[in-house]
Amino acid sequence: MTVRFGGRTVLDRVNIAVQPGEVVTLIGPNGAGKTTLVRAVLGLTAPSGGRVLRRPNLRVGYMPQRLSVDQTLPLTVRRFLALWRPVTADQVAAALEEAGVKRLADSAVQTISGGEMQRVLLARALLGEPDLLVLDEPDQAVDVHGQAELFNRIAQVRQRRGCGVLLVSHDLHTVMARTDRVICLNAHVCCSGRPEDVSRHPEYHALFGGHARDLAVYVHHHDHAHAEDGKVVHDHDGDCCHG
Ligand SMILES: Nc1ncnc2c1ncn2[C@@H]1O[C@H](COP(=O)(O)OP(=O)(O)OP(=O)(O)O)[C@@H](O)[C@H]1O
Repeated sequence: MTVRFGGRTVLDRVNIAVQPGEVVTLIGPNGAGKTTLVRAVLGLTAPSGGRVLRRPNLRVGYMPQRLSVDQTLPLTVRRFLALWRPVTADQVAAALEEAGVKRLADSAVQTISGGEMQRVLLARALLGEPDLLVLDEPDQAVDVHGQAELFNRIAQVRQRRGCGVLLVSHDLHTVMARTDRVICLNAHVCCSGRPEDVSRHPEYHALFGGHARDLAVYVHHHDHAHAEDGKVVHDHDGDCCHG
């Protein structure tokens, strides 16, 4: 799939797949096209070239980076979760329990923390009984302990439901530990593979700075670079990382 905005190629012939029961994580620097790819998977952005193939009747649960809530509306978490689809009290309770925040059911959404809101948004995604769970930076508002807990939850959800999980993350350490497959995006797929196949590489460190420390990356020879407009330039002989 290719996505262009104006004359600029933001995604360049990206080809990825997520299988049932598989956790796939997209990593890449700011502006690499991660959210654009997620939006295309969700059907919110139309590809300029190529297409997104979904299994017939695929149910997709989406947990956005954030969701703004009217601060003036008195709204409990329980009522918030019933805004999008008809749900029973038991379904809401079960989804909150699965997301690890059952205790928040009667809290006002305006008063819960950013990390707690992420969990509520996870519960919201689970209420749709997803075959594919798409999580855009689920660890964004969460501290280190919370991140580990959140990724445990995601692993449990995957195991219990057998759904595929596609997530965007900047937390490379957690990603490497909790993901079946990592896809490193920089307009094109420049890195992909199982985390355990990954070994250290300077190009990877250059891409992610200090965060890449202690991460393993394997290397292939990369025959192109990218111009400002995202176009591939074929005279580059630098290495690229696959992981
Ligand atoms: N609707 C749009 N119109 C024009 N340009 C866009 C649009 N959406 C995204 N872009 C541009 O496409 C590029 C990729 O954006 P995207 O949000 O997909 O990156 P990202 O990898 O998710 O970044 P981040 O890590 O900062 O969230 C950016 O340069 C962005 O400005």
